[in-house]
Amino acid sequence: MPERSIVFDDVAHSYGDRPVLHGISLSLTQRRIGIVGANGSGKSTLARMINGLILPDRGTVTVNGLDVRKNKRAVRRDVGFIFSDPDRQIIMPTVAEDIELSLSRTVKDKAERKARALSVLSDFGLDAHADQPAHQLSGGQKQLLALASVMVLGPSVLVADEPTTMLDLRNSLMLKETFAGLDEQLIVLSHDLGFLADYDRVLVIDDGRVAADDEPSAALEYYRRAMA
Ligand SMILES: Nc1ncnc2c1ncn2[C@@H]1O[C@H](COP(=O)(O)OP(=O)(O)OP(=O)(O)O)[C@@H](O)[C@H]1O
Repeated sequence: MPERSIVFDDVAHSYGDRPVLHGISLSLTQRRIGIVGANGSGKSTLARMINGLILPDRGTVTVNGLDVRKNKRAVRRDVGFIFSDPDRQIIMPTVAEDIELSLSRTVKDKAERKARALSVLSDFGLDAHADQPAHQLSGGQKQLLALASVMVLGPSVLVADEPTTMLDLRNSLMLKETFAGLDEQLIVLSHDLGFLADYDRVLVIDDGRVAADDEPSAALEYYRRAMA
């Protein structure tokens, strides 16, 4: 088995009696993978299966050798997830406290939590804002904070569901650069095709199936044509 692998084996899912994924099989081993598709095509459902937020009705999802259904806790630790709206993820009043909360389960010592929080804030260029109320950050800074509070836990995979939706061009470019500097495996859902242009692989989802699976320029060209 490759060092890094997310494997979908004949995965199907329905909401009530409405099928949204139809027997998807995929082996995701590349470092940076983009997922595109029309609204409602099933991308978020697929992405949420990688950390067990949604379990398949049929088939299995395996992350680095662990079946998500059987190892939910371990997989949650290994797969960080960020949403398009960082306000959903930011809970604590100050920026540093938000990161410290993330660490509360794994780091028992308060002083160490604080030190680790400051260190990760510095990695993401937010150290000057440590004691500021989190709600005073800009949209881009909030997205970086959400990312920092996930990355501080040391996941080996990061899944981001439309992370640039709330961001202007400048913040979106900043996030792109930040993602480019991460060593972890990245799975990014985006309607911003430029964001995925230099990824290793792009999947096009259409009506719950993988319609194209290629290097970015070919996959995105397929997608543009399909949408035209
Ligand atoms: N919790 C839910 N209950 C019922 N139906 C749902 C639920 N979540 C999603 N759906 C439906 O399942 C289909 C796939 O949704 P999903 O969110 O996976 O699509 P998506 O490709 O991520 O869409 P978007 O680009 O709009 O975010 C949609 O038709 C959606 O309405």
